[in-house]
Parts: sequence; C-alpha cells; structure tokens
Amino acid sequence: MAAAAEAPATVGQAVIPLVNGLQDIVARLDGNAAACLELPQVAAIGGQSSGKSSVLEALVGRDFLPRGPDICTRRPLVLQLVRHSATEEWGEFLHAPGRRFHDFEQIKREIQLETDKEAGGNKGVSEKQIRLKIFSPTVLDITLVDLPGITRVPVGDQPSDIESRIRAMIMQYIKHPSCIILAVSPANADLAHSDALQLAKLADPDGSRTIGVITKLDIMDRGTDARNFLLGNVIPLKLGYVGVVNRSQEDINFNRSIKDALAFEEKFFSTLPAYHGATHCCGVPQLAKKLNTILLKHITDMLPGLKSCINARLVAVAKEHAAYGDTAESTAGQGVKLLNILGKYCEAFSSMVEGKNKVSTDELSGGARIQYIFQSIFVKSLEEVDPCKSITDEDIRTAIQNSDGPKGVMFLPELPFEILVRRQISHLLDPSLQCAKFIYDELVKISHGCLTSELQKYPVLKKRMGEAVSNFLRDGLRPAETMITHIIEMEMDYINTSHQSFVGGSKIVEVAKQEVPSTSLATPKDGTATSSEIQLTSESGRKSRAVFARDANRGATSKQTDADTGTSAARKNQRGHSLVSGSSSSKSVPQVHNPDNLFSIIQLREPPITLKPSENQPEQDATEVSIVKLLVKSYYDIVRKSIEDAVPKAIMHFLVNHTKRELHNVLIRKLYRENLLDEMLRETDEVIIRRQHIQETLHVLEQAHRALEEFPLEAEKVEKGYSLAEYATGLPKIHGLNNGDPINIYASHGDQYSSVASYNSIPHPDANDGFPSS
Ligand SMILES: Nc1nc2c(ncn2[C@@H]2O[C@H](COP(=O)(O)OP(=O)(O)OP(=O)(O)O)[C@@H](O)[C@H]2O)c(=O)[nH]1
Repeated sequence: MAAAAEAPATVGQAVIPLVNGLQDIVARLDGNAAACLELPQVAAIGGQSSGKSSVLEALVGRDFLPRGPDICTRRPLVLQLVRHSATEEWGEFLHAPGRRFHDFEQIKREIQLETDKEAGGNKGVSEKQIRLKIFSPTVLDITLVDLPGITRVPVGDQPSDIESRIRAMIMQYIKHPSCIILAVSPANADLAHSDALQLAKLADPDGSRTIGVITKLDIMDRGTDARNFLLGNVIPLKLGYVGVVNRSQEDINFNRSIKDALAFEEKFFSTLPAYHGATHCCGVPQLAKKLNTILLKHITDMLPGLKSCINARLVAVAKEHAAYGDTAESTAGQGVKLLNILGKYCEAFSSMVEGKNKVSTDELSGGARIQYIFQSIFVKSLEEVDPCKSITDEDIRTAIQNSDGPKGVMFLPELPFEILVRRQISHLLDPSLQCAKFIYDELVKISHGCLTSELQKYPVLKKRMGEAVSNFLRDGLRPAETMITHIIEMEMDYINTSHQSFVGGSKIVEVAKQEVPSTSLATPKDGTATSSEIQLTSESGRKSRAVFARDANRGATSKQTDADTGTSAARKNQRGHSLVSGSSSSKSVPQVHNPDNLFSIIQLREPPITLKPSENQPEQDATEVSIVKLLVKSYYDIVRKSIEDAVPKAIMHFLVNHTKRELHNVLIRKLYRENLLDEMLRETDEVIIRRQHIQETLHVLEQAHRALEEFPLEAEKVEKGYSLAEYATGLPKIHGLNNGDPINIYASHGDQYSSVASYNSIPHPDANDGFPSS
C-alpha cells in the first residue's frame, strides 16, 4: 500500500507538534497568552452536494459526517477539535453534555437525529448550530464549520426564500476576518459561476483567506479537465485552488475507507496526464498543506503580540520570584537572613516615622499623622476650650466665701483663684494622656505596615515580631504617660502668679469692671462705705500678686500690702477691723449670750442643709467674680501653652524616638536566638507552594520565550519539508516543543524514523500522525 494511504493528510497535520508545543506552553500561562494563540476557524461553503462534508472529513481523517446525494447538512455543524493528553478519542455534543461517543458511526447518526429534531425530516434547514467536540491526542485545537449548501429551488419543507436564508447564514460565519474559507465547487458543474466563489468574494474581497476547492474531478465529462481552473487561469485566486477526489456515493455505500480513497485519489492524479505538472494543486494532502501554511502564517502573525505578552509576564514573574528569594539552609545563612529582616524592618519603621519612605499622595501616613495628632487634634482641642466655661459665677462665689472661713474677709484671697485654676489644669491631664495613646496607636499601625510582604511568608517570625514590637511600644507608653502626669502635677503644684505673662496690677480691675455691667455691681447699703474697690497690687512691674480689698458694705477697707506679707497681711487687717468695729456682721449674728434675748419671741429659721453663697451673701460683688475669671483665664493660658509644648515633647522623647532608637536592639535581643532560627524562618505551606509555582512559571516562560524566538525558523523548516513527494516516501514527523523540548523533525524510512533536522535530537518513536486511520 502507498505510504500516503497509510498516513492520511489531516488538517494542520504538519504543524500539529509545532503549534501544540506552543499551545502547551501558553496553556500553562494566563488566559491572555492563550488567547494570543487561538487558531482560526475553517468553514466549508458551496452549493448543495458539492462535497463540503466530504472535504472536511478527508481533512480530519475520520468518517463521521452524514453525506449523500441529497441535502445532508441542514444545520451548521461546528466541529471543535480538542487536543487532550489521554490516548482515547471520543466526541461530545453540546446538546448531550457528559455523553461520550466513542463510535464515530454513532456520531453520524446523532447528527442526523439532531438535524431532524430541529429542521424536521423533510429537507428543512435551520440556523441552529449543532456543536460537536472531538477529543483526540493528535489534533490541533481548531474549529471546522460545515454549512448547509446553497440551493436555489425550495424542496420539501424549505421556505420560498431558502436561497437568501442560506446565503445569509453562511455569511454570518465567513464574514469574520479570522475565518478561513474553503470555497467548494464540484468540477462537474459550471465552475465559472460557482456559488461558493461568489459568496467567498463578498466576504473576503482580496482573497487573502479563501482557498478554492474543486471536488468531483473524477466524474467530469469525459474529455474535459479542471487543469486551467486549478491553475487559476479562469478565476484567479490569491491562495489558489486544490482539486480533490473524494469518495463517491458508491464508495460510501461500500464503506470504502478514507485511506483507500486517498490512495485512489493519488493514483487518479498520477495517471491523468492533464494534471501532470500541477501536483501542487492536486489532492487532499495539498489542501492540508495549504491550510498548514495559512495556519503557520496566522500564528507567525500573532507572534509579536504573544512575545510581548510573554515578555511582560516574564518581567512580572521574575520580580515576584526575586521577592520570594531563596530558602536559606545553613544556620549561618538563616542568621544572616533574620538579621537582615530585622534590620530592614527597623529601617522601614524609622523611615515611615520620618517620612522618608515612599511618600503616598493619597493620604497622610507615618510621621505626618503623628504631627497631625499633635497639632490639629491635641493643640487645637486645648485651644478651643474656654477655661471658664465650666466655672459658674456661683462656683466662684462659693470658692471665695469658703476660703473666707467663718469670719468673712476683707480682701479677696488667692485661694479661690488657685482652687479654680488648679481644677482647670487638672482637666488637661486626660487629653494629654489621650494624645499619647493616639501616638501609640499610630506607632502600632506603622509597625504593622512595615515589611508586610517579606514577613508574610514567615508567619512565626511575623507573630513574634508583632508581639515584641507591641510589648516594646507599650513599655514606651508608660514612661510617656508618667512624664505627662508629672508635667500636669507640677503645674498644679505650684501656681506661679509671678509668671511674666500672668495678668496683674490694677489693669485687671479696670478690665473686670468693664466686663461687669454696672447694674450687677454691688451697691453699698449704708452709704458710709466707699464704692466697691478692688486693688491688685504689684510687687515689681508686671510681677504681681493678687490681693483684693473687699467691698465696703462688708465693712472692709482697702489696704495695700507689700508682696511679702500678701494675703496674710490682708487677713490681719480684716481681723483687726472686725475686732475694732465688731459690728459689720453683728446684725445677722444672734446674740445668744444676752439673757434679755433668752425668751425672745423671734424664732430663727433652721439653716438649710445646703447653703448657697447667694443666700448667704446676696451682695457678693460681681467684679470679684469677674476678676477671678480673668485671672483663671490668664493663668490657664500660660499653663495650656506650656502643656501644648511639653506633652508632645514628652511623647516624642519617651515613646517615638525611644522606639526608633531602641527597636533594633530590642528585636535582636528578643528574636535572634540560634535555636529559634528554624522556627522563625519557617515558611507557610502557601509560600512554599507559591514559590514552586513561580519557579515553574518562570521556567515555562523562559521556555516559551526561547520557543518563540525559534518559531519562525522552525515554521520555515516545516513548510519547506512538507511536500507531496515526502508523502510518497513517508510523512515527516515533527516532535518537539512539548514541555519546551527542542524541535526535532523526523522522516520515515520504512518502519524507522530518522532525524532530518534536529536540535539536540531526541528520537521520539511515539510521534503520531494525526487521527489514527480507520
Ligand atoms: N465521485 C465523487 N463523488 C463525490 C465527491 N465528493 C463528494 N461526492 C459525493 O457527493 C455527494 C455529496 O457529498 P457531500 O460531502 O455530502 O456534499 P455536501 O456539500 O456536504 O452536501 P450537502 O451538505 O448536502 O450540501 C455524496 O454522495 C458524495 O459521495 C468526489 O470528489 N467524487
């Protein structure tokens, strides 16, 4: 038997290993790369019974399509060839998912049944596709489409516009620029008016994807031949024509095999003198070759896109691979690695605090947030507080009268001011401590943001570092809080009324008087005393000490005292005055020791359980209240400024900078233990798997890159090495590119294959020829 008959020429046969090799590589990459290698569809179009199904069958090398003299293809059959790794072959229909058809005769019957189901049993035609997948280890992932034949006269159930319907249906498929058109015309009909060629011309005007296929050369009128037509002398076609001889109806009836048919075809062309010298356009193998060439060109055209896609992936994967790093085996190596990580971590921490890391343009981060907390939250909040807002006039009066004790005073003592200002200073403690807590939280946040990707793969180390850092930060918070508490306590402990900025002198009296409406000022009752007079003495210049003369209606006289004697002097005076006059408070004090009063009819009311100052001293001077407020405000401002300055300093010193300075030492002290190295640097299973995957991907990409570099050269070899003559001596077999192996091209000599072109030649006796012959 002729060699050609043993090895049927199937579609894409010569490029199967080459293309599949590439596809193998690309399939292991992402979807984009795989899409770059998508092969075009091949659609057979032509008049009814022109031999479309027969041509496709011959190209696939399998007998599974319904064929016959009558209309057979009445629904578009989309035939997807799917390469898979198992050795078995089977077909699967979309309308019967999960059902595998191993018998190709059964596939043929299923197509007929499914056609009848949709298009009826009486020659009806439907646009609804039948989708069939053929799984085989020896095919290209390519899609072939068998379309209903163009017909003019409606028969059976066909509608009157059947011709235009079928034409429109065909156009739907062949209009896509990626569709290769097999324009099938039978040689025993008028070739010059071929429907197939006319329709193909509409969809592909420049003929760059149309192959003319002339069938039935064996049943032309005696004495005629299609030589001129095949050579393109009648209707020129860019990609040319191929004449074929398929199985006749008689052959089908007698179950003649495809390989027998191919042998017959070869004999036909070799014996008919008309086709001598036109072998390049005669026979199914030549049609397969033409298709291969087109497929190769298609892939070659796609190569630049695929290359850049693979290059981009290579760069990205190489980067990720570098990020995963190598696994350190020795203890010394592990130690260096750990020290490296700790050093980098502390560097990253400091950089983030100092704002030297990658500066984000989206939001404030690191040190900028610390500054924001100090200035825009802490300082601003303190400044917004009115120190006297929480102090009522009644509070002040109560404080004044309480400090007077049982005797009443002539001069306003310092005590109420100090009590009140101290109370207000104490209110600064909470926000100051809160500020420290905020900064602590920020540092925790910064610590979490350091070296995240590197630490991701060492969960134990990450956990231990997290613990060590947060303990250390917490340890730093405590002294900062203690310092802040001390700062506030210091302020409360000594009210420095000699402070330069503290208001004093008679000026404050004037200010207070202006602030107090005249009606609210206390009016002397007996008219003997002078009007309310409050003096603020000044020790020297602005250094002042508050001593206030009490108003006359309480019988007090103003007296200036020197700074040293201060309040005590004022008290002495007041005491003295009480002794001398003895009358200022006598009106309200019952004379319990006077025997005349023992039987007095005047009954005293019980003193209330709670005494409010106004009840006791309704004539309390509003100016005094105002002065106390002004003093509190003035002194509070001094303290506030000092706190606004000192608290951030304390936090920076005890918490932030201390952490920056000591973190590295602490981490080394806590984590760098030789016996812990293994545990610390243990990677997650996920990381181990991911690294392996990345390594493999990198390897595949490198192979793909190499293969793509070599592809044009190999494609050229395949094209050159593929000729009908080689069919006669044995088909070339190409093995290679699978899993990145080098390409080897083999030719058969009897039962043996030998390398005719090889790179790092690896003989592969299993290399296959496409579908096994039936
Ligand atoms: N002698 C001979 N018969 C052929 C040739 N090609 C096809 N036939 C026969 O022509 C008839 C129609 O062939 P098909 O392959 O079914 O043609 P088709 O174009 O697919 O037909 P429809 O799908 O029905 O339009 C069948 O009986 C085939 O055996 C050929 O080259 N020579």
